[in-house]
Amino acid sequence: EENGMSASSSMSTSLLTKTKPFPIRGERANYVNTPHVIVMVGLPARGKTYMAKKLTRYLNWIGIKTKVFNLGEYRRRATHMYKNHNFFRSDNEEAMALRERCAMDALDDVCDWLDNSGGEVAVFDATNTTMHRRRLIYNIIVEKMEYKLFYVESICDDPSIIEANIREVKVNSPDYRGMTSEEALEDFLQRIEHYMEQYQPLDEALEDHLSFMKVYNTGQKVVVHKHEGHIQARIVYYLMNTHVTPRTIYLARHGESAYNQMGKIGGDSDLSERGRKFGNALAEYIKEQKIPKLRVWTSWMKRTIQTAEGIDAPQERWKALNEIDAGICEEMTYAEIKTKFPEDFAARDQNKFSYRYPRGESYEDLVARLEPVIMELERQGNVLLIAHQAVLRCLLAYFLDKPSDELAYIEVPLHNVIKLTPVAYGCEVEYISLNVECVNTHRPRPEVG
Ligand SMILES: O=c1[nH]cnc2c1c(-c1ccc(Cl)cc1)cn2-c1ccccc1
Ligand SMILES: O=P(O)(O)OC[C@H]1O[C@](O)(CO)[C@@H](O)[C@@H]1O
Repeated sequence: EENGMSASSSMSTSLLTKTKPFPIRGERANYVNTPHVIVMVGLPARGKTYMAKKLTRYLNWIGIKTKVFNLGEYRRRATHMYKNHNFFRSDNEEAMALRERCAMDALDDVCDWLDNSGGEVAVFDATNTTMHRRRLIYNIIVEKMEYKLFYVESICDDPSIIEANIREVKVNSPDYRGMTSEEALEDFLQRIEHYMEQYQPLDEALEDHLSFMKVYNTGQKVVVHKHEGHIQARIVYYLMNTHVTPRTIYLARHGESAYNQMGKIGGDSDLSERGRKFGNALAEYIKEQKIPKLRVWTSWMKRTIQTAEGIDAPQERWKALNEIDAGICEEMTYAEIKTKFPEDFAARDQNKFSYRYPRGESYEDLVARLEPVIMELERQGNVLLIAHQAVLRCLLAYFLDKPSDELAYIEVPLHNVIKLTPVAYGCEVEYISLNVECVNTHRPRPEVG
């Protein structure tokens, strides 16, 4: 989106004059996590925004406050002068100056967010395809601000993947309002040509001082250079496990259980008669869907295994998919908990995400327990996952990018199939009721007293 690097790098004043109050240069206070900046590199239509958004969704879900700064959005806010690809010619001096100012504004906002908004990881989503621009970023982010810097380059020369990307996420961009898809595709390919003239891929020899990873053709091959620390290692691992092959994820709770009917939480009870009926209806529904190479995952609890028994597909049991452990409140009704442990009952409603049952778990604990399940799901194809109310709330929060203060109240009704289809930068979601009677186990957020 830029390369607007004219000879005189006119840095915005706030960065030049910005002084760190303390600690003195060369030593960052080690009482807080050092902020990280992830900087994307790559020609247009190489999946940079896809990676930036998906990585940000994952890091926020595991509890690391992360935000994307997309340079295209800064440029669109700064000007409506975009008429066609000539805007991106490197000899278009007016446009180059504007693009450079946008890049400095974005980097200014990155530093402000990390220093003053509790941000932990910023993802700078732009082409950053020249060594000159990457050196400027290094001078600001590492030398001036003493943050950790990690470059992620996406390299892709498969024309079919490039065209799919443009058709899926570029032709409807605000830049192409009023153009047909074919005109937009043609213009975008010209735009890429202008970038190619200046493109300098990350170079292990000339940029040996940088930490970076190079991803080839949507992750077929990955080269990692000097990545350092825990966050960069998680990022490398996550991006190596993700793929763009189309597939469907089906989520469902177990059928209604005896304890559901009694209003009791936890335990390991059998399905009720209606719960068994749902299991049969689910087997029927899955058969009708004719899902290629389907795999079925359940927890270790009887009610999920019994729900899956009629489904003709390979099955895996995951202890990590067991329902939230209610500790001393296991096998009680909410009324009993309110009577016997009134302080705990009140405390839970104050902050349902972080509240941990005595000798039990919180939703925050559950997210940590479910991270390996998400990582394996990212590697898989078509999966039907049969689990529990709290567990599915956590998984849905990941796929639908829900914040932690909403997570513990997401509706996950019994006797429904939730169909997730990854598209472009997110997930389509469909709730399908199989029309089998059941109790409602959802306790809504209490009115603020
Ligand atoms: O490497 C690409 N080249 C062109 N396009 C791409 C990619 C990737 C991608 C890149 C790295 C990884 Cl680890 C996974 C996917 C995703 N996409 C994409 C395709 C369609 C729509 C939106 C994004
Ligand atoms: O967090 P909430 O709303 O209590 O829901 C989680 C509860 O839902 C159930 O799966 C069914 O009631 C319980 O086993 C579990 O404790």
